[in-house]
Amino acid sequence: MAKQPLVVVAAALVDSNTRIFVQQRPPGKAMAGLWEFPGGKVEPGEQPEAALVRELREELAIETETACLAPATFATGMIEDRQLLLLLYVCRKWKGQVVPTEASDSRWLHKQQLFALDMPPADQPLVAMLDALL
Ligand SMILES: Nc1nc2c([nH]c(=O)n2[C@H]2C[C@H](O)[C@@H](COP(=O)(O)OP(=O)(O)OP(=O)(O)O)O2)c(=O)[nH]1
Repeated sequence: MAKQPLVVVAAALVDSNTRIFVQQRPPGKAMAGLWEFPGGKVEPGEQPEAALVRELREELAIETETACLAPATFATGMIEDRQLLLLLYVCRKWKGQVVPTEASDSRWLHKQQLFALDMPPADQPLVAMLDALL
């Protein structure tokens, strides 16, 4: 039987200067070295927004809430033999300083700068949509 799609949630954190946070996947993880939006896999039974609140806490040490996550766009792709459904939210409100805990590098970039980044294939349409949305 075909596997269920892998649902991944990610956030475009947007600061007061309309810069967007991106981070680099560390060695040892799939797609190491590529730049991504913070986020991760939705666990079984978990609501996507709750998963993203959890991932932002774990990866960036910030607190936000479901109401601060605006659904923005999505992308599909393949991760090995599994379909990927990547849900992107825009988040402009959170508590705390963004302190990456897992990434090997991180940057706050203007939306046009995202086009030059080496990102996973599924992220390319997300970047184009953010360019139009923000
Ligand atoms: N976080 C994130 N993942 C992305 C993006 N684009 C993209 O293709 N992915 C893929 C990479 C991974 O195969 C998957 C996310 O898995 P992950 O390994 O980051 O998730 P996780 O934090 O739950 O990690 P783990 O506990 O399984 O190690 O989605 C993106 O912009 N952000």
